[in-house]
Amino acid sequence: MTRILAIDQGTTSSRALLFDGGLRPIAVAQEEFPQLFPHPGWVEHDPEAIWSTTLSTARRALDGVRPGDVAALGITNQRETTLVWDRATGRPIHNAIVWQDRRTGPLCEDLAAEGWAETVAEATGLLLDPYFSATKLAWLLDTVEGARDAARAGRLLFGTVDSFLIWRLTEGRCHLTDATNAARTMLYDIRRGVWREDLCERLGIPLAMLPEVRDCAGDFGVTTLLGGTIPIRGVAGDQQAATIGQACFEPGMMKSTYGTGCFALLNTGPDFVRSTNRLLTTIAYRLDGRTTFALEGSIFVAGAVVQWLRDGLRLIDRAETSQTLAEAADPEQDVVLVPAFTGLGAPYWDAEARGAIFGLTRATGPAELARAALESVAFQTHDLWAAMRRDWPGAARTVLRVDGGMTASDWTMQRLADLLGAPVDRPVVRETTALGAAWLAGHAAGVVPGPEGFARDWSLDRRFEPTMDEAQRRHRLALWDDAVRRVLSR
Ligand SMILES: Nc1ncnc2c1ncn2[C@@H]1O[C@H](COP(=O)(O)OP(=O)(O)O)[C@@H](O)[C@H]1O
Ligand SMILES: O=P(O)(O)OC[C@H](O)CO
Repeated sequence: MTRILAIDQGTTSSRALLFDGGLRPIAVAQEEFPQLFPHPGWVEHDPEAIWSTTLSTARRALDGVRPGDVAALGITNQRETTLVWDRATGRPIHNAIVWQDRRTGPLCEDLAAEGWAETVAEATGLLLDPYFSATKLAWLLDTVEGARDAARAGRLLFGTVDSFLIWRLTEGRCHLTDATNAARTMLYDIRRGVWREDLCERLGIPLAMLPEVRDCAGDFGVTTLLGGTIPIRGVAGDQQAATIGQACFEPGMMKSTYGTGCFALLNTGPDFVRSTNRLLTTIAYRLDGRTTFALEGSIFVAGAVVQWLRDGLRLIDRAETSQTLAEAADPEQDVVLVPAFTGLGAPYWDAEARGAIFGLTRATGPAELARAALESVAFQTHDLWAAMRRDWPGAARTVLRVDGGMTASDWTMQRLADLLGAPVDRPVVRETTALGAAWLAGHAAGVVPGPEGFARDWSLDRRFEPTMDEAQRRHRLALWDDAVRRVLSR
């Protein structure tokens, strides 16, 4: 009986899913772990919490399974989050600095003033921003006592979460990462497939502390910590794994994942497309040495706006209720909410923007606020979609595939199709992140169909067709554009 284990180490929880040979999920375990906020704008994780929740969820998902049945393990992970550990002891020198952490803003400004933005964009496809690992790693080396010297002496190793987990799972035998995670460090030349020496030199990062970069499906060592000997055969950052899990293997295919935030990736095939609309260029996946690129747009607040309705405003007691309220909203009221709680992501990248609600009248109530909250997610996706179409004509024929917790809301998915003026497809298996990691591992182990077969097996739960008339669509998009213009800080 073939089984494939997927570890999905996310920002707020670690999950493990066991799949059968037909890539159907058969067991799942999940554990949350603490978010640490030592200063405003700083976000850290305890590496031991990342490790212990990963190990215990993996063991729980494997409960009752003979280790010999597990053909392969795939790892997918929160991206950019940065760890440095001691090569000899495996002990991290500091908490992990999480992707959301903004502490290296000043260093990014210095780099911009020195003219590095063009090199960063051209080589790494990214924007010069604290989001990515490079400046977080430099901060650790600058701040932790003795770290620079220890790094120079070859005693410290850097890794994103995948790399750290591989090191721990293989008990210090493998210091590896995959091309998609490397692509998020801001140190990796995504076209040439090499670490960028000039950026490392500027930031004082010894090349020897960086992991070796492999294809997403390949040999990442073996672990004996899960009850038997299990080969690690697949690795990808979580948004890239979702792109794979959605079988977006053809240029022009696009997926959008709606969790706390939202991340949209558009497959651009072998083309490195340089965005003129502040989207990121990244590696979608690298298989058999061939790189497939993507354009990526990130929205910071998607499902989080529903959490805010529930925990902040206490308008609802469960996320599901947001839809019931939205359906009851007065269609005559043009209430628009811009959820710029922590600034706005792509394509605006305005860290100083803050949220606002427009169009309130005496008649506005919880229903109109709930509708505005859900609709804000659709409006933001429209902005990413429009930017992608401007950047790359191949996006014109795209049908959007969606996944993540918020896609349970039919109302939101319908509004999304309406505002895009294009169909939105929701798959049967919505655990696409873990599915992508499982497919990569199974592919390397030769126990699952190749990309074409896997794409054929992808099955639709529901297609949302646009039904809003064009005048209404234009009216609503104009309201949103006006609202965004009014919250931007510059
Ligand atoms: N029925 C629903 N309607 C609207 N939002 C929902 C619904 N169910 C879940 N959500 C939102 O989806 C998010 C959880 O999705 P998930 O994919 O588990 O996210 P993450 O991996 O970021 O924790 C939460 O922010 C929640 O508010
Ligand atoms: O862990 P998630 O699902 O919040 O995803 C985080 C992203 O990978 C950050 O870039």
